[in-house]
Parts: sequence; C-alpha cells; structure tokens
Amino acid sequence: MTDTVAEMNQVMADADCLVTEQQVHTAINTMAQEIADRLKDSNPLLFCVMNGGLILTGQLLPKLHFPVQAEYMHATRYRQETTGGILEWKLRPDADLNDRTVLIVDDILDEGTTLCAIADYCRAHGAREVLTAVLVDKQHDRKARPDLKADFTGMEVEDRFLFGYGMDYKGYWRNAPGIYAVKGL
Ligand SMILES: O=P(O)(O)OC[C@H]1O[C@H](OP(=O)(O)OP(=O)(O)O)[C@H](O)[C@@H]1O
Ligand SMILES: Nc1nc2[nH]cnc2c(=O)[nH]1
Repeated sequence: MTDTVAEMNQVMADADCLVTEQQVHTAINTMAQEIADRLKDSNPLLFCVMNGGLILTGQLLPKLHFPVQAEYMHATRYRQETTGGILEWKLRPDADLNDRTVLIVDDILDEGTTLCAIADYCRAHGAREVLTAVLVDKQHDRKARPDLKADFTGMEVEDRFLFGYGMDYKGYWRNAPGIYAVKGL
C-alpha cells in the first residue's frame, strides 16, 4: 500500500461521521421537491460547479421530473488546502445565459465567496434569475455577505473541515458515502 493510501485510510478511520448516507438521501429528496416546486415551469439552465458539485448534481438531476438543461462550470479556491484563497475560474459557463433562469449546484456554502462570484458572473452575463442549491451550509459568522443563504439547502453542518459527498480532503474522499469531519479540523 502506498503512503498516500495509508494516510487517506487513516483520515477516514479517524474522521467523525456528521451526516449518514441515509440522512443525505433524505435531504436530497427534499431539495429535489423544493426545486421542482419552484422551477418546474421555468426551463432552468442548471450548472454543476465542478468538482465538488458533481455528486449532488448527479443524484439531484434524476429526481427533477421536468425539463432541465444541464451544464457545468469549474471554479476553485481551496485546491489541496483547508482554507480558501483567490477564486480561480478553470472553466467559465459556455451556454448563453441571456434571459435564463439559472440554478447553480454545489456541494457546500462555506464562506460563500465561490457562490457569490458565480452568481454575480451569471447575472452580469444576462441571467434573468440566479438560484443556488447546496448540500451543506456550514455554520459560522464568516460569510462573504451578511445573512448569505442558498435558495435550496440540504442541511446545516457545524464549522469543521468536511469531506464526502463531493467534498474532498487533499483531493481524496469525494466518494465518501456521508459527510465526515477531519479529525482535529
Ligand atoms: O463558500 P466558499 O468558502 O467559497 O467554499 C465553497 C467552495 O469550496 C469548494 O470548492 P474548492 O475550491 O475546494 O474546489 P473543488 O470543488 O474542486 O473541491 C466547494 O466545492 C465550493 O465550491
Ligand atoms: N472539502 C471541503 N471543501 C470546502 N470548501 C469550503 N469548505 C470546505 C470544507 O469544509 N470541505
């Protein structure tokens, strides 16, 4: 076994499971219903924010029983770190946003810098309405804007460094089947 595999297995062994897979499934079902109620007649353009939004988007999309146009974008500011830096656009939205209802899907609203920048970008490029959906809203008072909330939130989670369900620890464990907090972080 490589050192990295051993290290990552230890990270999982030491982690605290904050939210079980079953609880995540329940939260995603509720989100899907809320999104459908709000957007079923809006012809929304949905963007998965890579990489973290991948799992939520993949599980949400088949539960949205109305026409959705699905795309992706890629913005990052944590890279392999546990604190955020400058937002780097790796892939900006390609689709025409003009006069569209846009739904941004990401794994986590932490400080909110990422979602604010993406929403601002979509509005600046002509979106009529920009809504946001996150699996996790981390509870603390460091939000980029006061009272910042997503339009659709799966759950609120304590202020720890999280992994699982799209969220990574040093690029690993996005695949963890629940939401975990790294020991000591
Ligand atoms: O609310 P914020 O403090 O801005 O943090 C939230 C962002 O951080 C993570 O992305 P990251 O930069 O780690 O890139 P990744 O999606 O590739 O993991 C996550 O996927 C969100 O996009
Ligand atoms: N993996 C991960 N990414 C984040 N981006 C912002 N906060 C977090 C977090 O707690 N975990």
